Amino acid sequence: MPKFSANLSFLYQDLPFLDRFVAAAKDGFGALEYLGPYAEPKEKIAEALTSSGLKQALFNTPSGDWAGGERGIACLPDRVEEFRAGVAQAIDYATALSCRQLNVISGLVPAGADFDILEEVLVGNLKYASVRCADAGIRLLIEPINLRDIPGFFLSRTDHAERILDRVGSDNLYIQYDFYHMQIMQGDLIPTFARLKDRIAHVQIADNPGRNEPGTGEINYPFIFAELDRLGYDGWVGCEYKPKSGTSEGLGWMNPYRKRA
Ligand SMILES: O=C(O)[C@@H](O)C(=O)CO
Ligand SMILES: [Mg+2]
Repeated sequence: MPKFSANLSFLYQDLPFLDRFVAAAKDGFGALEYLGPYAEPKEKIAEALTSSGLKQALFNTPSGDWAGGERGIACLPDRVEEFRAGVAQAIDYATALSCRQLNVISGLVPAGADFDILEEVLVGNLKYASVRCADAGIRLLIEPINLRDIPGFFLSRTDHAERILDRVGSDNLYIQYDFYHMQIMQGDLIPTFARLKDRIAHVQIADNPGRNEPGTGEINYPFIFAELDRLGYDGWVGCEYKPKSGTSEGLGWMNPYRKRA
């Protein structure tokens, strides 16, 4: 049976951030995730997490000026120091929240930049971060993201993610496989997942088009959930979608997967 994690950067947007924790627990999620916890002190987040009774599945390492349009800094040559300081901050938060996974957002390709140099920087940063995370008992992940939603994003395909993993050469670096992004970029969702399953530590879901709830578009999620079970995936399934009309109201798709008392 799939285990669902509520992505609080997408769900429960009508509630203040810390109130989303208990709302997710009431709706039957087992864990939560979000882009980053850094706007709040870690003690406050830990308290909200404890009150909710949920697990902290994952969050991203600091990803630059998100509101200003940045989408990660890990491939940017002039941001290496900032990236590495961010890894320390992320590990500090993750330790306080008993969170065992951190995701790295690669960044946008700056105009005129040399792609090989950016890849070199990303590989160096991931070598550094995967060791720091391993020391703290945390898995490090990278996520390919579709180029329609984020034009110019550095990492958009699984073959590129595989090459990065190979080049980093760490047994503590994994792929975050977001079915929505991969439907847009590649299709062939389950064969690709099956081939890469030992390198995938976290999956995320949303339907396409629209990035709304499962069942609102072209992706056959009942089939995908059955395949995740059949293939022995036992990680969290991150619900990273834009609810069409209210988070709780739109959770009907989850009913077949709720544990029966
Ligand atoms: O898919 C996404 O958008 C996220 O998983 C993320 O963390 C960065 O955009
Ligand atoms: Mg995602």
